[in-house]
Amino acid sequence: MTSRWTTAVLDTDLPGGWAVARSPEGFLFDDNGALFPREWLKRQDLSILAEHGIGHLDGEPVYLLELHSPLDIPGCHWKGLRAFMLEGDHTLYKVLGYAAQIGTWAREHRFCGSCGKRMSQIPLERAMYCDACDLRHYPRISPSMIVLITRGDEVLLARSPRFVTGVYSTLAGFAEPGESAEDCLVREVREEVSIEVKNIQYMGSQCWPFPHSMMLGFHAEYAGGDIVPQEDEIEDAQWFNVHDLPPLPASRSIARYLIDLYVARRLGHAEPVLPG
Ligand SMILES: NC(=O)c1ccc[n+]([C@@H]2O[C@H](COP(=O)([O-])OP(=O)(O)OC[C@H]3O[C@@H](n4cnc5c(N)ncnc54)[C@H](O)[C@@H]3O)[C@@H](O)[C@H]2O)c1
Ligand SMILES: [Mg+2]
Ligand SMILES: [Zn+2]
Repeated sequence: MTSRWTTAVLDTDLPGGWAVARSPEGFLFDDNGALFPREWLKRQDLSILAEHGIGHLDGEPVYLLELHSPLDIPGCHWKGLRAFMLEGDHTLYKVLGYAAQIGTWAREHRFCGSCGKRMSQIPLERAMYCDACDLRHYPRISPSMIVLITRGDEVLLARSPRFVTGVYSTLAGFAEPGESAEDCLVREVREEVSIEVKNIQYMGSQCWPFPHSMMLGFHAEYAGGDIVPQEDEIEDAQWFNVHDLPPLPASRSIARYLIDLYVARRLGHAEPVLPG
């Protein structure tokens, strides 16, 4: 199966194509979705911070207009990426997720982190360049591990104070310098619930553009210790029986996939597909 969406670095001097507009309030959309004819969109009175050619959707070029601020356009509204993830068409979410990461990177890499001078984008490469330092700055990706810990028919789920009321999820955390994904997993599990794990198994990965995580998904078995939730980070953590689960995270998250997969295997049901 060929993908409808492929990323590319396109020349912004060429006319035509589709465009998405992103401001601190999210993406612009109307009844037809979030893709607008680019020439029409550029004729609106937008405060454009930067323009990027980001790829092809069904063979048509797609551009991102990264804006300083949102603008009122009749019939149009602004909506955050998370809402597109929860409700929208999956391909559109992939386009917007990529656009969001490119927009964030471009916004946060206008000046060199080493000497402070203004940088310029390298033509046809996704990199900002500092002439004075001869330094290239590429889009930032933050590796994060996520793990479902199990003990027979039980799964360990926790909730952070940031979660929607009632929802429990798998444990997750950002990798630190010097760590392998497995080191990170063991440290995060110790920090967040104070238990030990064994038989760590890699299950798959997912881009999580909030704002730039690369989720590395694992399954691990309980090896010892009693749950002690980390103060401030973990509001509650419990063992839940696969027959009696609490409200779970969104179905497009790898957290949900890891839980659904284990439950499906345990109960002999059809296995879910890893969401992209
Ligand atoms: N897709 C999914 O299913 C899913 C599920 C759970 C978490 N996540 C994502 O995983 C990531 C990590 O989870 P977490 O929030 O529990 O992390 P965490 O347990 O490491 O704790 C978050 C803390 O890490 C620090 N931090 C923030 N950004 C960082 C970075 N880039 N590198 C290192 N440290 C950083 C901050 O102090 C922040 O408060 C987040 O982006 C979260 O949204 C995704
Ligand atoms: Mg965490
Ligand atoms: Zn520099």
